[in-house]
Amino acid sequence: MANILVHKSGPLKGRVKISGAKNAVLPIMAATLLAETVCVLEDVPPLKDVEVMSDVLRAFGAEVSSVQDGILEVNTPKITQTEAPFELVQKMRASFFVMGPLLARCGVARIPMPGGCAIGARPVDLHLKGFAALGAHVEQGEGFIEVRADKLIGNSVYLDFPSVGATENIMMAATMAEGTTIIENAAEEPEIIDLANFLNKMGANVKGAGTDTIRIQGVERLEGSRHQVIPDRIEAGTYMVAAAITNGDVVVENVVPSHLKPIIAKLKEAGVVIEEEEDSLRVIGQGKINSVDVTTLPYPGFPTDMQAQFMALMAAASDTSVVIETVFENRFMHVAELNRMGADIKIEGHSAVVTGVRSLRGTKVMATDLRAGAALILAGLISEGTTEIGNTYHIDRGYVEIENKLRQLGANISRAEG
Ligand SMILES: CC(=O)N[C@H]1[C@@H](OP(=O)(O)OP(=O)(O)OC[C@H]2O[C@@H](n3ccc(=O)[nH]c3=O)[C@H](O)[C@@H]2O)O[C@H](CO)[C@@H](O)[C@@H]1O
Ligand SMILES: C=C(OP(=O)(O)O)C(=O)O
Repeated sequence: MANILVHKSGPLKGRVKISGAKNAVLPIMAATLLAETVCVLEDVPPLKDVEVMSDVLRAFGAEVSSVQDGILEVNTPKITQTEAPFELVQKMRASFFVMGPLLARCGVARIPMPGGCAIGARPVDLHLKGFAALGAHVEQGEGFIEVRADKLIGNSVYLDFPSVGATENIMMAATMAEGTTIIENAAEEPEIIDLANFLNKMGANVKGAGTDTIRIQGVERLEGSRHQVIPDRIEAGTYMVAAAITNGDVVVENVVPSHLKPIIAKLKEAGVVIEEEEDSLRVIGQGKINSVDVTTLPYPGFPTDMQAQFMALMAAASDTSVVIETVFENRFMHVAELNRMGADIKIEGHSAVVTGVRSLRGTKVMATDLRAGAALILAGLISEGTTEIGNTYHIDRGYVEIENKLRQLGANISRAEG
């Protein structure tokens, strides 16, 4: 497995183009199973997770192209089986998104229990609560979950927590249910709106996505459709922090600035200058980073998927800040690695107290999850010497050509066999 080597780099400068959003394309790919005709997706990021989801869809009988120039085609005239292979589900939790579409189209789905991961246990009880409310019989066996229904009937579903995945899965299941489904305390993330837009183009009737109440009026059938995936707000935020932490001047292109409000707000509080254009952001470091507290929350709060990267920034800030993680119970695995690089971070329950240090030093570290890996790259950009990051497959799940994009901005980064 090739490790990523990051050497201390000067201020990053130039322009970087953001790819389509991983967290939008994965549920949208699952949703293609709802139609018997061809779906064409544009701006699909050529990521490992997209490859895995393509294999998952193929396992059910879909013909899936490879991603070329951002285009991915999926055609599923017939679902040939309704049981997901364990090897694939084990690789990627988002495979669980196929449960809603399979239930809607075939009335049955059997998926191996998606495991937890480094950031938390990540149960799926809310997804199942939604399927049950629509009339599905849910059986949890040893290591698998099976849902079955002769007919799905619209109902009200209140989510105890605005889970992104549960909102998406229930929304997809409800598209062809009889009558109206109302999801209350729904997640409001931009990726939910993107999925709803895609479903509506397929002929669904979904209203209210982006608010806490989503109404889905069931329809007879859905057709294949064409859709352009939204830009990845987390990839964008990561490059914004790269500009800020190196005291650089970077234009981050292909973004929806309104999706980045909490990230823009926190970076501005940290003293970074940000100039907003319609679909780009210029991020200009000011030499000093102010310490600012941050609490992760469901959208429109500060995204948990940016917590590790923001913590890397705070590790080099002027004073002390508190980073509170409220979405996942165990998303501080990067703290130990950042501390190995000379950071001063103490964990107290769900909070991390980050005291900025004058300098960090490169050493061997491990990416424990996708965003932890990104945080280590960011820290590596300002660390003395070389930072060697292992377990880089986590990073490749969610960042398109991260070394190339950073190198084009002037970063000194490469891959080497570890
Ligand atoms: C592929 C994808 O889109 N992944 C994103 C999605 O993950 P994902 O959809 O898994 O995240 P959720 O919003 O569902 O999870 C948030 C919290 O709810 C809990 N929970 C969730 C479902 C459930 O049935 N029961 C339950 O207790 C989880 O354990 C977690 O503590 O949203 C997260 C929160 O913004 C992001 O970090 C992930 O990058
Ligand atoms: C946690 C993440 O993704 P996933 O839900 O796919 O694990 C992420 O994108 O940071």
